[in-house]
Amino acid sequence: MAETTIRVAAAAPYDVVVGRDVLGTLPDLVGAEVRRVAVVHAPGMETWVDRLPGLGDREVLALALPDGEAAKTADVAVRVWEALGEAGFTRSDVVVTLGGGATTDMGGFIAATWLRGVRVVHVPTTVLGMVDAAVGGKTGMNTGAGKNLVGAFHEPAGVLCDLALLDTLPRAELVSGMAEVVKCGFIADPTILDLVEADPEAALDPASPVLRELVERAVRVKAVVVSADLRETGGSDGHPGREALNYGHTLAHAIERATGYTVRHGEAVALGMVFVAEVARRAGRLDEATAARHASTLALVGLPTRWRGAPFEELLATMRVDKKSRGDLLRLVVLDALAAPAILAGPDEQLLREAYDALAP
Ligand SMILES: NC(=O)c1ccc[n+]([C@@H]2O[C@H](COP(=O)([O-])OP(=O)(O)OC[C@H]3O[C@@H](n4cnc5c(N)ncnc54)[C@H](O)[C@@H]3O)[C@@H](O)[C@H]2O)c1
Ligand SMILES: O=C(O)C(=O)C[C@@H](O)[C@H](O)[C@H](O)COP(=O)(O)O
Ligand SMILES: [Zn+2]
Repeated sequence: MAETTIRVAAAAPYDVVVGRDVLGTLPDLVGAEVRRVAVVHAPGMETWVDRLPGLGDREVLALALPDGEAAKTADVAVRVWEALGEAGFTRSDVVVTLGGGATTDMGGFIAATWLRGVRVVHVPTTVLGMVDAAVGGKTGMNTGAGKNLVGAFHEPAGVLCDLALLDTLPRAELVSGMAEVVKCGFIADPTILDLVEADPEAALDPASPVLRELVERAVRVKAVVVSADLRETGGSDGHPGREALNYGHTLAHAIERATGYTVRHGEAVALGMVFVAEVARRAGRLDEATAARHASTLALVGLPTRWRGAPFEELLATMRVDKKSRGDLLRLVVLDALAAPAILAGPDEQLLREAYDALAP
């Protein structure tokens, strides 16, 4: 099947290409005249770097990151900056990222900060990276205070989502990525929910046309939302703009921090969506059936929907330093209905506690 191209309307518009074996345009995206390329990649992908098309006649600097969230630290950033310095990496050179969302986040951050910004092309290798992390220009890393608290907006020159790269992805990672896909279903495209519910196994099969359609639909949701609000400055007509993509993330990031990042991002987002749907239901904003659909749909693909791994007070303290907060005002993305995201500012603390209690197994 031919590849699908989805445009993101950034200041310099770029394309997200989805399909099998779609890496052929990598040399064009890097630029024919570019002589030096740093491939920032997830560990164990050295042979994949060698097989990237069109880099053979260039100087390739392969930089392996630690795995998962261990890649997103200040120490790692310093190590990569030093390596670029030693290689004499200049503004006419290009970063290519190859890996999951942790790699595209950190590789993107390196590209955003080295020499105040060099060109970057993302080649995501997880579902989550393809539908979310590699698209939209958010880059960053974690600090002791929390998740993604340091970062920069830095749009890629292009994103190549080669579904063939998912053939080796462990099932738990396919499942985790499905959380961000389902998120797009709830905030914007309910057909995604229908597809997942109709055939959850196909949704997790990289060779299936269902997974391909889900990836394309989720990328379209993300492309439309970020194109309208690139820097998360706000939406219009009551739509929260880019903050809508943070649905479920306020509690998710607190869970990730509280567990030392042993809960996968997608798993935490699943729990965060179940929690915030219950918040909206208790606040009288979301109907019972749509709220209940969160846990039922997420469970169909094997995502967690019950959790009690940390005290509420600890999670609340972390939620308060979420990027959506304004001063002392905690702000959550909620749904008023399917595909109708909104902001709930200053939620009642007791209501949050009760919704968290309802998350317990
Ligand atoms: N910038 C954004 O807009 C944005 C959006 C969503 C998530 N994120 C970030 O993305 C990160 C999560 O990304 P993730 O779920 O891809 O996790 P990840 O990058 O940690 O990858 C998950 C695991 O899969 C392995 N892996 C990756 N590709 C593989 C492949 N093709 N075959 C076999 N193994 C493979 C990795 O080595 C890792 O162990 C989080 O840090 C999250 O905050 C960022
Ligand atoms: O792109 C966005 O905007 C998102 O919120 C997408 C999220 O899925 C993603 O996890 C993002 O990194 C969270 O952003 P943050 O600003 O809360 O760190
Ligand atoms: Zn996310």
